Amino acid sequence: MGLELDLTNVEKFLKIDYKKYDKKIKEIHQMIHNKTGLGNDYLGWIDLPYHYDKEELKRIESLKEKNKDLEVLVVIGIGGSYLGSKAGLEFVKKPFTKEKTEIIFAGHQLSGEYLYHLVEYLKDKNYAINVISKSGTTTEPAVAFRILKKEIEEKYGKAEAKNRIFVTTDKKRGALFTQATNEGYEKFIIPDSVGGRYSVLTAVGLLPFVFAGLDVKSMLEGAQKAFDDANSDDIKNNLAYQYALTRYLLNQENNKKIEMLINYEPKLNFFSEWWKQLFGESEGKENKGLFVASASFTTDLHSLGQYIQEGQRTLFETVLKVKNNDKDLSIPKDKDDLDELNYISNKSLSYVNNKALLGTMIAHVSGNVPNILLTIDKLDTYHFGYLVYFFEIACAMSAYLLEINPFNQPGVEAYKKNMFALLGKKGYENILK
Ligand SMILES: O=P(O)(O)OC[C@H]1O[C@H](O)[C@H](O)[C@@H](O)[C@@H]1O
Repeated sequence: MGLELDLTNVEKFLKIDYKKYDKKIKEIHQMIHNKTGLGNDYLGWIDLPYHYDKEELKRIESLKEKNKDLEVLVVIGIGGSYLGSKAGLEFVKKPFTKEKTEIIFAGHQLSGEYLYHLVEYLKDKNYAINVISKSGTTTEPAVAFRILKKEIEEKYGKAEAKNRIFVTTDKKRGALFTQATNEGYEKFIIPDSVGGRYSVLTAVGLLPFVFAGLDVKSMLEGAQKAFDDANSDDIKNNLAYQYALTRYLLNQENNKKIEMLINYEPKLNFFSEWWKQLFGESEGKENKGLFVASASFTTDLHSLGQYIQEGQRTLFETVLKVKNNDKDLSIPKDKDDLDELNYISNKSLSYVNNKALLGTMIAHVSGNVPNILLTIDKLDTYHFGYLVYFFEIACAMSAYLLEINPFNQPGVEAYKKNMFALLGKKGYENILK
């Protein structure tokens, strides 16, 4: 129970010679596990599947128990403090069903319209806030927290509001850490050695998951299995490294510039958003790295499909296929058959969706778009945990193949500085001159 990798539709375009890269892969494997490569201070996520903070998870579970009647948990965060938990919830949540505790996200943009309506929505709800920021200084979540803190204090009074604000941040520094300490909010930790986009298996993801009632144990088991599967330094036995090397070679030898992560299940849309941050921030530096994009099929076949088939030949696809659906429907027979669907009557939608996947792959490959095929069994917490770790380790390998630091994101500061200058923040007066 893990993942399958099929490279047949890449090998038509590229010779993948594992032997040639064997030594390099082994070296990087050692670099990752011995924490000796670039950005090595940020390799704490490597051991999280087995060495997550067990005491803290218990504390989260008892906090949930104390707050079991909450109608809403507002999770404030952006980037790595947002996308992982959003992705996990969407991955397993049944569409159109209301959870006992609804998880609503805020602080992931600066829209006043969004926040206004959230404030209105919360007025008659029994709610709490989980504010997440590793640095504690990111503008978007800080703005949202300032507004929602005022609201929650007005609604419940300052003393009770304290019991309803949970803070996930650095262990000993940062504005949010200081505020949480001064106010006496319950604190959860993002370890120093775990960067935002690698933090799903810390309290960053675990708190929202537990409050949403997700099976966190099975998620961690999935991540453990991915850890075990990726523990070999021999690329022939390591699918994560095979995936990493393949995308590296498609870039270096086949001149591909764009990797599109493709799904056929809307539940995977936010997983793609998480994946884009992981690879985009890890690899997009020093004028290197693939541009990562995503699409949801068959929806986007009716919009982007034309480009993929016949536009510039600079992209390849990584298709994430789900083998088994939890629920399904069959197409009914119709006596008039005006829509001419009787030829597939009694067939399940999964059957049709899979034929769409196959037909699309054949078409795109014939249009010179290499396709990597990744298959998982189903959309459950176990496979979410598995995929998170699989892509994290693949991303580290992939970035080290490019000889860049996978764990920093210096370029993200550029827009922030300009925004601060335009807002008139002290110390930024000369930025735009
Ligand atoms: O958790 P925080 O410190 O608030 O950071 C949230 C996010 O914003 C930053 O600007 C970085 O680009 C991301 O890597 C990070 O995940």
